[in-house]
Amino acid sequence: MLPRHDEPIAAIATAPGRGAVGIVRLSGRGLAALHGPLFGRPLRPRHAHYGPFLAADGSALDHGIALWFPAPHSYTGEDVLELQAHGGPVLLQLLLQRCLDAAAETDPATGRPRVPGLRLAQPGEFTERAFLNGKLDLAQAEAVADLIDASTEAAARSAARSLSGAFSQAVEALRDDLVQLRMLVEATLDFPEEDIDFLREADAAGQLARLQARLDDVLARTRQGALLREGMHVVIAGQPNAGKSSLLNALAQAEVAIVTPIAGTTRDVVQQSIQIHGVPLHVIDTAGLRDGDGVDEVERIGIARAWQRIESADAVLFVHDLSRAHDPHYASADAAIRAQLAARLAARVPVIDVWNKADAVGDASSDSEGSPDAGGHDRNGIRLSARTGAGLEALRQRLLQAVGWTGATPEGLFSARQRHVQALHRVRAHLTAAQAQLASPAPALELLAEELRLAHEALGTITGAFGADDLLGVIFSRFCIGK
Ligand SMILES: Nc1nc2c(c(=O)[nH]1)N(C=O)[C@@H](CNc1ccc(C(=O)N[C@@H](CCC(=O)O)C(=O)O)cc1)CN2
Ligand SMILES: Nc1nc2c(ncn2[C@@H]2O[C@H](COP(=O)(O)OP(=O)(O)OP(=O)(O)O)[C@@H](O)[C@H]2O)c(=O)[nH]1
Ligand SMILES: [K+]
Ligand SMILES: [Mg+2]
Repeated sequence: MLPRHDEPIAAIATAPGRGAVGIVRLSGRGLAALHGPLFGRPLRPRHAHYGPFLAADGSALDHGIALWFPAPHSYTGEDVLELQAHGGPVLLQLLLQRCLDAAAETDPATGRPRVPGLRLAQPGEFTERAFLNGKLDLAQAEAVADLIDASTEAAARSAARSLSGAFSQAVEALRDDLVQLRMLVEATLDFPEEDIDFLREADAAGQLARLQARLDDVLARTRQGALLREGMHVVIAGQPNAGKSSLLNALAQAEVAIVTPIAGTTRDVVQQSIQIHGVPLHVIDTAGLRDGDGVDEVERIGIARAWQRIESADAVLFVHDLSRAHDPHYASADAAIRAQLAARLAARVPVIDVWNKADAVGDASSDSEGSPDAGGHDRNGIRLSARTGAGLEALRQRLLQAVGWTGATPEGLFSARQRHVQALHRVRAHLTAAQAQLASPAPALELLAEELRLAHEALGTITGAFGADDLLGVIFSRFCIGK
């Protein structure tokens, strides 16, 4: 059964384990009834009170600071009561239990429990209430979790910006423009004497084009925000002994994968998460791609796994051994892999050619000399040495560029999720359909209006203006308890 939103809740709000200070937090209606039993006195709203936290027999469980935020001026919008105690796990459990007991005690004045129904909170339930009571929108509530989970400074800074509403404001500005346009089109529908000329005069097409351009800008920044949070998957692929594992180790600055001169060393997929200038990347080393004799069953399975990873990559590093690149057999095997990559990868997935072992071919450093591929891939290729590290920084920059990282300062950024990127893509598709209607010689105004309505609805799922309860369940269940 779904938890009820009208029941008062309680949880330890601080991280599990020992700490200097630990907090028990309660939210709900009528929590003032606990002041007497827990503190022996009423609390003033929004003031820090130092004193004993009382057990049932009147002894002190601890001395700490109590805070009282009466509704609606609190984090959740309900009454919020906080006990800031010493941060011992046993003590905090005792205090939590004491709150539950005090709530269940019969109030002599009313003959009813002091706070009926007080129970332990589910994960994310405090923040869910903040959302339900309009203190935060859905994108801000998600930013709370992202701020807590942030693993890099850039991720934390951008989540804090989303929490303060930077992302929501960008979405709302789009929504305002969209509402303007919808009003125009709906007016045309409602008043039959207004017709398509009316829309032309109001430059509906121009408005739509400008909206589309602003949407693309928000989409690009949202994609970056999602990237910051989730990291992208970069798969290293290529023939055996090209130096794939050496490249993983060089990027990770650790001996993560086994490197030997034996072709077919790597069989299982090896994954390592790294950061490039604060951007998280998941780099995946795979078995060398080859077929024919000498490939045993283990290696064959490794190669099958390599292709699986390649097919779900956000970007591929196609590694070549420069010292063998002029060998026709080697070049034709590379060409076969290139054809396979083209067939198996979506067009938007970048393939970056990495010409490795530059140290082994002397200083034939002009690109035409050193990068023998004539297929037009050289310009975007990177020449480097996994052994010496030369060229590695250029690869890092190239990777950031490939994932759409414009190097914007965290000030211009907000955090976001794939869910938001997908919603904006749906908005975009509906706007494109609307544009097609408007551009046609005989536009169907009902269809135009419907596409704009659907765009509006898709936009609304980001901040939670439109949305289903099951979406809320998915989002809030991933929070920690007490948040
Ligand atoms: N002790 C403590 N620290 C905490 C929290 C908390 O719940 N308790 N927070 C929990 O995540 C964060 C702070 N978030 C908060 C957000 C709003 C309000 C609040 O009282 N809002 C009122 C009044 C606003 C005002 O005075 O400007 C409101 O919105 O009406 C409190 C904390 C981080 N630090
Ligand atoms: N000179 C030179 N040798 C390198 C470089 N990178 C890798 N090697 C050597 O090339 C050989 C193969 O390197 P690995 O990293 O194991 O190659 P791999 O592509 O992972 O090979 P498999 O896992 O077998 O497919 C090893 O002997 C490495 O020391 C480089 O930049 N310069
Ligand atoms: K090897
Ligand atoms: Mg390897």
